[in-house]
Amino acid sequence: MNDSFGTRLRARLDRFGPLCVGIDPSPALLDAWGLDDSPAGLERFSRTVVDTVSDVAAVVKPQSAFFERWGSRGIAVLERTIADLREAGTLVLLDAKRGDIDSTMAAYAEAYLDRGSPLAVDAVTLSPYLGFGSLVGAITSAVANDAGVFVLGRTSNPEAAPLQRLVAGQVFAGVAAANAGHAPFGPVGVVMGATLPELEHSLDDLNGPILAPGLGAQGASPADVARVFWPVRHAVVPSVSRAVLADPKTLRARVLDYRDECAALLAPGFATRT
Ligand SMILES: O=C(O)c1cc(=O)[nH]c(=O)n1[C@@H]1O[C@H](COP(=O)(O)O)[C@@H](O)[C@H]1O
Repeated sequence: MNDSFGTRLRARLDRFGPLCVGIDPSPALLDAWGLDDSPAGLERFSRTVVDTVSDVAAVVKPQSAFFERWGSRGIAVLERTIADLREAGTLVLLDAKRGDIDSTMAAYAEAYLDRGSPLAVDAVTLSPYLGFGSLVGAITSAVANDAGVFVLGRTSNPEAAPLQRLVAGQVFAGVAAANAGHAPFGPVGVVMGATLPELEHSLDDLNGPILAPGLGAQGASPADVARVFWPVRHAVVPSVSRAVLADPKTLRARVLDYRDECAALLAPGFATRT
């Protein structure tokens, strides 16, 4: 039997420290790297990130939108990027934020979670705004494929607060129920912005990982994450994209700096390595 997503994630966090690095090949970053805004530029960018960070980051998170911009040629680059990441042995979390009615969700689950799919990843981000129940089939599929999902809880963008405050409690209750009985983590994580000023809900019973994007470019620091997520620090995975991706020459050093700072604050037992 294969290890569950939760077991693999725990092992990567314990070995490499708590950090997720995004692959966000935006037009601005391609330009900053001196690359064309083209599928070839995307590929060069993505391959450089894979080669530079796979052996130091617990999780790598390609942002699907930047590949989708290029239609089938961009998706082909995403496929190869996922294959490269898997070959390098890192955990791949695809940021696609999918959510739909049950029959359509089944197709998304097949695309991203079914082991045989060309876009199969270790985990994918999902949106709960068609109801937590609409995600149940995808969660079942994740478990069957030893994969995971991360459901949006309270995202990092300030304009999300009025809407998400109304439903976040339902999302956390659904996630906790789906994760009950699993160890060390269940298959369902939540996304909580690193920029949040405070945790408005207790996440003590979640039994799942917490992805916290928003370090750097969106204004959050590792110290902010430690302060806000202190009660669940063992489960939090801060995520950073632009702040480390700004320059390929400093990419690895910036990842190591963020990783070691997050580890020192959130997982003091972690021995930093280079
Ligand atoms: O699901 C995500 O990863 C996500 C959730 C969230 O609440 N906020 C957020 O910024 N993200 C993603 O995380 C990345 C953040 O990028 P930086 O702001 O450059 O670090 C982008 O790819 C966002 O789409």
